[in-house]
Amino acid sequence: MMTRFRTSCSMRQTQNIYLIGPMGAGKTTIGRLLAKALNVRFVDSDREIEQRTGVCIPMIFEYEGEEGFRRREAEVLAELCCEEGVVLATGGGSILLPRNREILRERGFIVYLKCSVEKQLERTHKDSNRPLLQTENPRQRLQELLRIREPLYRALADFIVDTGTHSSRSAVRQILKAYNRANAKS
Ligand SMILES: Nc1ncnc2c1ncn2[C@@H]1O[C@H](COP(=O)(O)OP(=O)(O)OP(=O)(O)O)[C@@H](O)[C@H]1O
Ligand SMILES: O=C(O)C1=C[C@@H](O)[C@@H](O)[C@H](O)C1
Ligand SMILES: [Mg+2]
Repeated sequence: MMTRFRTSCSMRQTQNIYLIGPMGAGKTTIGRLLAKALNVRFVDSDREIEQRTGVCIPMIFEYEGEEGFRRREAEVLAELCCEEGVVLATGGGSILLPRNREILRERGFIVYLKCSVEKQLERTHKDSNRPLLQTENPRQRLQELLRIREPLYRALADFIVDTGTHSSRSAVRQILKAYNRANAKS
């Protein structure tokens, strides 16, 4: 059965959970656990883009630039947000385009997975699959990205969890509580 709750401007589906947040915050890791706990499908927009194109994200950045990647990301997000009853891990920069923010806001319960730059560095330094971090100073890059994106993540979020201070399992428990509270109010 579809569960909804009314907001000041529109009807929202709370069946979907959308995870937003920066690289290494744990969207993929926590998303998988959440989907398992809820017995629903888990989708990851980064993986979906890779499957559809048949190439990895760094290669898309190399051939089409960040602009090309954002275009693909917007297309995939629009499609994935038509699905009902999913946990979706979004890409770290997916909240940059106003249209993406609108779609996310309309169609799901949004959780911002927050994390310090130190933790992000710890969790991402061995992985070369994040093109924006292939720079001489990844710390500075992460700080710059967070400065621009943090207000967007916050403004969009129905719920915020710090994954630097909570284990992934504890984060899942908190998200489930908040999600159930939101659904109970509807
Ligand atoms: N409390 C925690 N919550 C989530 N992940 C954690 C936690 N502690 C350590 N990790 C580890 O941090 C990494 C998080 O990376 P993950 O790929 O899930 O992040 P992401 O938000 O999906 O990043 P990206 O935007 O680059 O896809 C994983 O290796 C995970 O095991
Ligand atoms: O923060 C970002 O802009 C990105 C995060 C990843 O999830 C990927 O979507 C890609 O590497 C870009
Ligand atoms: Mg991920």
